[in-house]
Amino acid sequence: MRIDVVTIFPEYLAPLDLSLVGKARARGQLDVRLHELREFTHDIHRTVDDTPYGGGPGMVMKPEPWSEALDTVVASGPGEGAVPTLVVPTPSGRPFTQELAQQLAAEPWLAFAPARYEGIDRRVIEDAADRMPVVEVSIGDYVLAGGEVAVLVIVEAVARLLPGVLGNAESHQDDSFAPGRMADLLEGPVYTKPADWRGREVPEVLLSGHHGKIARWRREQAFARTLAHRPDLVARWRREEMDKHDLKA
Ligand SMILES: NC(=S)c1ccno1
Repeated sequence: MRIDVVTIFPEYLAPLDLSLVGKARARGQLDVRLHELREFTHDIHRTVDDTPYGGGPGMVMKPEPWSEALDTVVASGPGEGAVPTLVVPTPSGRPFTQELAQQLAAEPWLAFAPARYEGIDRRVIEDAADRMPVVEVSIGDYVLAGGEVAVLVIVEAVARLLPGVLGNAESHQDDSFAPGRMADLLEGPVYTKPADWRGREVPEVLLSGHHGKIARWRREQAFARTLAHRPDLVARWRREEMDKHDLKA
């Protein structure tokens, strides 16, 4: 997978050199390219923002530098009409979920447009959507100073799903929200040695070696945790089960 990020703060993306993503880059599984937005300005002050039409607080990111930057990204691609999926982190985007992470992990090329200030001139997104898929994504119902942190979150969540990035021992199949048997379930508690720590013992079933009982215990724990922390997911699952069996509420 190739990942391009256009940003006024490339240093914010330094963590992409570390840990799981850093190792994937070193192994050639990820090709991450950063582009400094100010390189696409042409005034002495390297201006990337201006006051909003219609008034209001803050500044809006100008369309020209963004369009030049995105044009450069696309032009540097493999050609033959290949374009990236443009991911725009924004509080007004669709929720970023494990399912969306799986969808993005299936793409060969992602480009990220993290905004600063009050956001990017809307025409940049509209112009991009004429040439490539655009996904506006929110990592949560809160506002950050800029989208770079969201890029780190999304890239890590996507990168760990790429084949070969996680070792077998770190399989993502039992992650919270992972498609299949963990869909809509939160992960339950985990334990490691010592079996007795500060008088707190590991649940006996985990020491039993009985895989069937262990799997059932883990699902019960996941369900209990989901019920406690995300009753909305349990309600959705119940509705889907009832619809499946055409049961009336
Ligand atoms: N919640 C998200 S994705 C965001 C981006 C910028 N500020 O908040």
